[in-house]
Amino acid sequence: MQAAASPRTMIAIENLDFFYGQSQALKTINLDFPERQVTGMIGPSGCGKSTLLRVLNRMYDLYPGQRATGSVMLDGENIIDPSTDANRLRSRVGMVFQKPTPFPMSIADNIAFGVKLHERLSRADMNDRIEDALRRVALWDEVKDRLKSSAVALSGGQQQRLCIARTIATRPEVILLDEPTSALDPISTARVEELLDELKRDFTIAIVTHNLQQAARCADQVAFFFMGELVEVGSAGAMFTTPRQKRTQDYITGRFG
Ligand SMILES: Nc1ncnc2c1ncn2[C@@H]1O[C@H](COP(=O)(O)OP(=O)(O)OP(=O)(O)O)[C@@H](O)[C@H]1O
Repeated sequence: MQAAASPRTMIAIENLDFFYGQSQALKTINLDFPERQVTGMIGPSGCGKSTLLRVLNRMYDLYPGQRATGSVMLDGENIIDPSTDANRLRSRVGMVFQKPTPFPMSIADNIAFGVKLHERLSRADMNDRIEDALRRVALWDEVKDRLKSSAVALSGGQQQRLCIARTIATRPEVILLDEPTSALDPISTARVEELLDELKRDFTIAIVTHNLQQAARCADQVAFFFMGELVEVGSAGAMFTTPRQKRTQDYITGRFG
């Protein structure tokens, strides 16, 4: 029997440093994100997890004084190089935030909004795109009769699934999720976790979570950060049973964090 081929690297980070003004938040990070796998990023508060997500879609660009050095290669292009078009990058690397943030508009328009920024679709094609995105997050049956109603009237869990639908509707290659279930109840959390399993068939996923069980359940590989450094990266199974570093062991056994 042949061994399964290892997945292609979707994003390769090499020697990444990140600064907020004079303060260094990420130190010499080297990390690969395998294509169509879930990478879980864990570590105590302030260790740089969200900062790394903000590098991956160059969101820091919008804030003066914040800068990244090193390389973050996506399909042969260094995305932190100023010559890389940030708008195009953000259509390839979508982001879902901790708090559900639907736009104050209808459910359908929440999805159409981002699509219109990048593509011109006929009305029929746009309707298909909206339906497809809502089906993929298992929200279609719940909202199909009220697509023109305000998205802010949805429950928190539904809002977060809508935000994921909004992100996938623009057909990115990578989806970044920053603690996407921390504001959700256990049932909504379970639905989002199931969804990640579906979505990784088509997308490369990076998720920041404080919930170690969630990382163990959802992630293929887990990266442990501490004080701006990547301490250890490995398969979820190995990381939670046989961590190589003492700091990882201390963190996952609850000795700090
Ligand atoms: N806008 C900012 N200006 C200055 N320093 C910042 C800014 N945002 C974050 N930092 C600092 O960068 C470091 C990393 O923060 P970051 O938010 O990436 O950590 P985190 O691991 O995501 O934390 P948490 O789990 O609490 O969300 C921290 O020391 C933080 O204080």
